Amino acid sequence: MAQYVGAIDQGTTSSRFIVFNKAGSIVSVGQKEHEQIYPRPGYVEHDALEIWRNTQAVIQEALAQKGLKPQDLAAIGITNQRETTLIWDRRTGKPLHNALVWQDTRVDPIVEDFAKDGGYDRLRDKTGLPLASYFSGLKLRWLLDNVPGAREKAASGDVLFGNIDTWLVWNLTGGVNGGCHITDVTNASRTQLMNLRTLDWDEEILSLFNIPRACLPQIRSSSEVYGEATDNLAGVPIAGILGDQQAALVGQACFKQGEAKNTYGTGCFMLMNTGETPYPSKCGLLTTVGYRFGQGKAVYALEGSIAIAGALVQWLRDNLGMIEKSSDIETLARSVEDNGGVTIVPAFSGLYAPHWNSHARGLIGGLTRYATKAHIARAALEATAFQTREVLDAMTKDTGIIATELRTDGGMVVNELLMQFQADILDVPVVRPKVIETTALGAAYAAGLATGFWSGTDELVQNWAVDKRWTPAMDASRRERLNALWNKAVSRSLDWAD
Ligand SMILES: Nc1ncnc2c1ncn2[C@@H]1O[C@H](COP(=O)(O)OP(=O)(O)O)[C@@H](O)[C@H]1O
Ligand SMILES: O=P(O)(O)OC[C@H](O)CO
Repeated sequence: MAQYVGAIDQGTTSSRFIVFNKAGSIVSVGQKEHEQIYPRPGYVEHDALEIWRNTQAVIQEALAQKGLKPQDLAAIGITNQRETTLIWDRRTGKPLHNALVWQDTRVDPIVEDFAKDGGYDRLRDKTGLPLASYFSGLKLRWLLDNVPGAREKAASGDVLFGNIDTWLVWNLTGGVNGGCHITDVTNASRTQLMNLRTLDWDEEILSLFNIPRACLPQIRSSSEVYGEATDNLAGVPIAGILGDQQAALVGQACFKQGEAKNTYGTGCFMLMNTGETPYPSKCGLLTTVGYRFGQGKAVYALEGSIAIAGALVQWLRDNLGMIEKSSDIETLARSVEDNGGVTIVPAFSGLYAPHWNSHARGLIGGLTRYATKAHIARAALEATAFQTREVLDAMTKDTGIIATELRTDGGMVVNELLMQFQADILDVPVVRPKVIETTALGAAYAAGLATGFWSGTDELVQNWAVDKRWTPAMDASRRERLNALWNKAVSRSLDWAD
């Protein structure tokens, strides 16, 4: 009998394939970064064919590491950067344009146009989302309007739309030879085209945005057997799909109402399980689908999305050449006692939750002749912690639930300076689990639940274990002083661009 479950984790910066055992521990990992393409200010693109090639390569790498064969895998799950938007030709399998990455702001003018009639929240009740360049619907409209011939072919079903999950499943299940054109409810809930209550594409929104239904994938649950993989996973059931932030919610075993996690990757995303009805936000959070297992009811979540977290560390590395590797930031930041008065607001794609200000732009404030690159490194890490505090404050206001601890995961949580500062600035303990690859784990759980590899969520809760806990150690007056400075810097960054 197969002893493992595999998960493809296709993130903003890299693709991974991780093999897990029944205890939810990692058996082997393949990982490969892909190119970030920035053709103009505000534009962020990925080459979807490179992503597919990397996905095949990392599957091979992880299997080879332990001499595994496809038959050793009971199922595979897929989790992905959400919202990133792609169209391709059903007959050739070729993308018609680079994928528009979730951070891409080129549709801002279209957002403004739609907001003129009814405001930014006109689709909130149906979709849980404000009008913003972040989501897929208007990105898809841009592609259909700007790629010659795309709209006509989309209307006849010859051009297909997908987020990265859909693209990977289509390729994995045969591509031009009859690949499945599907997505799951969590990814669909990020398009701004799905109605949160019917869990189907919303005809009114499709007609408002002028999107032909024929190019959209079928919406399925997050945990069921969708088909069998071909290629280097031939015969393995594909049985789980979750957007990466929802996958982390599942990987952190947040199955009870009120349980929450915060994932620190390229961006930073806090999700709280809010149960079986959509929970509206008055404080700038998103209402989204958390997961839906098989024919069970959908479970919803409140989400605080932060566009730039680890991406700021990458920017210091790649654009300023301040560090060689992302992990060097901790040593540099630790070489000084504090931020030396420097504050960074990384509003590179505007500011998401709770501000939703697309005209905000990044700034570095508080500079004096005293400031060094070490102070900037420290301020860069602190920016993630301050943004998380804004989101947690919004969660508390919206739900009345006061957090007793924050479960963390993602690539940045190896940074212990950040973890301590996070606990200090929240005045809430921060907990890191043994497995921080919770995104991949969540997708593996979804696939393993569908195929009976795991018996149910109780078994998954048993798998969760603490690695380390940080308790708040900052005095209240210092915390409030630092927060006031952060709020001042944010107010200066808002409405910067025309
Ligand atoms: N030691 C570190 N300290 C701070 N940030 C880090 C560290 N190691 C990695 N990162 C950041 O974490 C991010 C990668 O995390 P990951 O969860 O793999 O992201 P994603 O899924 O968005 O591709 C990168 O933006 C990188 O700069
Ligand atoms: O790939 P990540 O981890 O940066 O996550 C991206 C999010 O899904 C965007 O909504």
